[in-house]
Amino acid sequence: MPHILALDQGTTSSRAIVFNEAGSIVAMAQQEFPQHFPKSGWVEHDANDIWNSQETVAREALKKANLTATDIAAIGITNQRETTLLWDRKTGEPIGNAIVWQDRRTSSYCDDLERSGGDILIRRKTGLLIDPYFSGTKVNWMLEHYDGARKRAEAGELAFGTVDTWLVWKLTGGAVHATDPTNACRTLLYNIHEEQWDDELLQLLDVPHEVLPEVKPSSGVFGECAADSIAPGVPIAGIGGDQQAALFGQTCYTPGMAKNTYGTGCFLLMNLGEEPRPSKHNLLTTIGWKLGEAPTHYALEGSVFIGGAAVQWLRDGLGIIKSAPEVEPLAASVPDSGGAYMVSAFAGLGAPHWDPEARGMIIGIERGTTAAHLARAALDGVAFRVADLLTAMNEDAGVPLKELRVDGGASANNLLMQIQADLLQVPVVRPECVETTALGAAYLAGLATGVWRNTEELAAHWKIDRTFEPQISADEAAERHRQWSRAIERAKKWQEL
Ligand SMILES: Nc1ncnc2c1ncn2[C@@H]1O[C@H](COP(=O)(O)OP(=O)(O)O)[C@@H](O)[C@H]1O
Ligand SMILES: O=P(O)(O)OC[C@H](O)CO
Repeated sequence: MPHILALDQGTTSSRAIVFNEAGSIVAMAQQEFPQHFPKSGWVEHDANDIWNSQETVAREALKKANLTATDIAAIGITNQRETTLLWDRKTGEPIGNAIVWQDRRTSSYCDDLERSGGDILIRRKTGLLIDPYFSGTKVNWMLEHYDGARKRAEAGELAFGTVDTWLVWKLTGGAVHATDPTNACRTLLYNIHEEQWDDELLQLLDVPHEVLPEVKPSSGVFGECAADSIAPGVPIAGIGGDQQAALFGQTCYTPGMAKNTYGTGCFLLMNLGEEPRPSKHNLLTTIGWKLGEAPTHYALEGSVFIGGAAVQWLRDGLGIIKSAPEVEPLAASVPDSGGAYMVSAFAGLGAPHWDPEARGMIIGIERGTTAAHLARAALDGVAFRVADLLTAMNEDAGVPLKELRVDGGASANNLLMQIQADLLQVPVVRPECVETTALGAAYLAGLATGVWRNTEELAAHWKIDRTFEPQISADEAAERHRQWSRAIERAKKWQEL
């Protein structure tokens, strides 16, 4: 029976999951790795931590599954997107820490780009907008600030990559420097209509062509793992940025279907089919997947930078819970947040506000406010941000969404899912397998290697665990939303002050 090894390299942890032919989990291993916050607004990862943790969990998962490389038909990779790495092509050594997607250091460069009119070009060609979130301004920063980097880059000595590219490089022993369109389209350098790196954008962001990886279909063979790697000779046959991979793993194959992933951040994606429609409400148009030579599928995306990370902050920053799951009983011990609102704009605000200068805020605290109210306000805050996205998405789509599929670590929280259904006023549906990000990567790899024939076969694997129906009236949801909108307005542009 063929198995697929999915490598899921997330923002806070690396995971490896072995799936069988039925799309069920056979074994799984996970390891957190250090986060670095060297300055206000800066977030970095050590590229070697990323690789070492990923390699360790891959070995562990294979061991738990009692399998060796010969039992693995293919490897699928899915990854935190936009996080930017530059390494030496000869030694394979990173030239500095990876700059993480949440990092805001390029805010003022983004302002310059905006002032010079770059926004229109970027929107038209990439489906994105100017924000420090995306890789392009981060590569530019590295080239400007790391000693001799620009010269070396122009001489072809350095390789740029998102995390998928780095993992492929390491797995293949430096033989393959490649990415897929779902990752390339998050760099500000890739034209989503022409489906290639774009000279005009490269010039705008001052990034030399020499550093770029080759872009290959999301489902297709990228290369084989090196002889001394964790899986000698096994093909790497699928790559998807984690949010698009989750859309694929949730089997949202029909235009109009949508999912929201509750991980470190929250990411709402809707399938757009083969048409890269622009958003009128500051959402992103992004590449959903490219299966071999078949036409590319696009998606509309809304991003909330802090999702489950708000719960991490309650744990690590405030110390009011010891583990993430503890937030649920604590928040459920009060009927509501007692008038407190938490805007967890710790890393600025993403869609549809796009305000890198917004910062976190708790408002409405009274003498009776307790840790339980704050826990409740944190969960409410996550659900409100997702509801903001869905409002924008419904307006873009012209047809309101009928149900929302959910996944990711924090989707295990039943209270959060109920709050979400109440605020959205549509059913929230959680599948049996919430590891849909890894599953999506496994599906991409398995389709390319004949484990599965087509997406119809994959859609038959998807099964409901629980549906959360709205339990409050539309009027009450609107009233809660009105208060929330007042709160979020106060958190905007704070850093500037
Ligand atoms: N029961 C829970 N309730 C709320 N948040 C949770 C719960 N379990 C995990 N989380 C949050 O979910 C996030 C981890 O989800 P995961 O999908 O592993 O994220 P990522 O892939 O971004 O690393 C963490 O931020 C954690 O705080
Ligand atoms: O690591 P996650 O799951 O929060 O995902 C991060 C996103 O890919 C950032 O765009």
